[in-house]
Amino acid sequence: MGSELPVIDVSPLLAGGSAATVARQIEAACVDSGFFYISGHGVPADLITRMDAGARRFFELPLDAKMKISMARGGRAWRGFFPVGGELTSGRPDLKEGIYFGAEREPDGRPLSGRNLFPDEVPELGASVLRYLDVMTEVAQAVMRGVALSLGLDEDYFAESYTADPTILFRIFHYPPATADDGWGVGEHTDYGLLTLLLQDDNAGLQVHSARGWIDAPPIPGTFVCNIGDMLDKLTGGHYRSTPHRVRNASGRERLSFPFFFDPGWDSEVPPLPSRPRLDGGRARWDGQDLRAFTGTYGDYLLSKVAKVFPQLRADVLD
Ligand SMILES: O=C(O)CCC(=O)C(=O)O
Ligand SMILES: [Fe+2]
Repeated sequence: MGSELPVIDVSPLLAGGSAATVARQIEAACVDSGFFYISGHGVPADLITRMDAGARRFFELPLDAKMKISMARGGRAWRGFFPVGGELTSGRPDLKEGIYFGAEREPDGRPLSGRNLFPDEVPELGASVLRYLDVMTEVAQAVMRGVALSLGLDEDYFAESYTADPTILFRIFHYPPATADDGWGVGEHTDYGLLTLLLQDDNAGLQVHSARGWIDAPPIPGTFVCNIGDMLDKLTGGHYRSTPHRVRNASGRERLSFPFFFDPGWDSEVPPLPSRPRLDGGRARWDGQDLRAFTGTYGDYLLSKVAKVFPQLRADVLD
């Protein structure tokens, strides 16, 4: 299966080469659908293989073993395992199970900060996830340099502001095989922050609501799917799109995906860029929300979303 979405070689952004062409490609993709693939990212294939194998071992464990690291134990740090049906998207339970991770640090009192929960039964998973977080943070900073250049900003614009102390979330999802009658693996939604870098195994399932209708974003070996989130849409006054997407695993096999979210610092406010007029003419979003009307910090925005996807965690996280 092919994809209509472009593949952009981001190696010049990592190697310090001339990035003018990459920046132009990023702008075109972000104006069009907000989705593209990246190649030339330098993430070691053996790291991905190790993490994928560890994740598969984990999901094969009996439910009671997986529940030993359940999200209830993660509390305010918003970490750990949730079983199939445990997460809601747009108010409906998703057909997936998964583990939530984030940057590994001592709790600092703010919601979502803290240490990860790793399964004792699969000791190698923790090491590969922590390594992956470090490597992907570098890749995300590099792609954000390209995004900055694509907007006519200094290449370090984001690194010196919003992503000097980024909010980093990482998830590993396991989608059982599903039919159209079963509902969605992940319901239609947009991502919340700046950038999502998605690793998929070799099973298709991701669909993107482009201007031309719903299109598939099947896995392409050696690439990540990159999409922009609500905060880049908001920053650019709608010039760049945070585009709705959803998942149905119709492959007949187990599907694993690994979304890495690279978002503004918890306390960052995200007003429109001064150079950007509001371009969307007040266009209504898929969910009726007006992003531009939101004021407050990224942390406030994220918490309002957490309360919707994990209502039972609301009290833990918001108290
Ligand atoms: O699993 C996927 O392919 C996409 C997941 C996703 O959209 C998300 O976690 O925000
Ligand atoms: Fe998403």
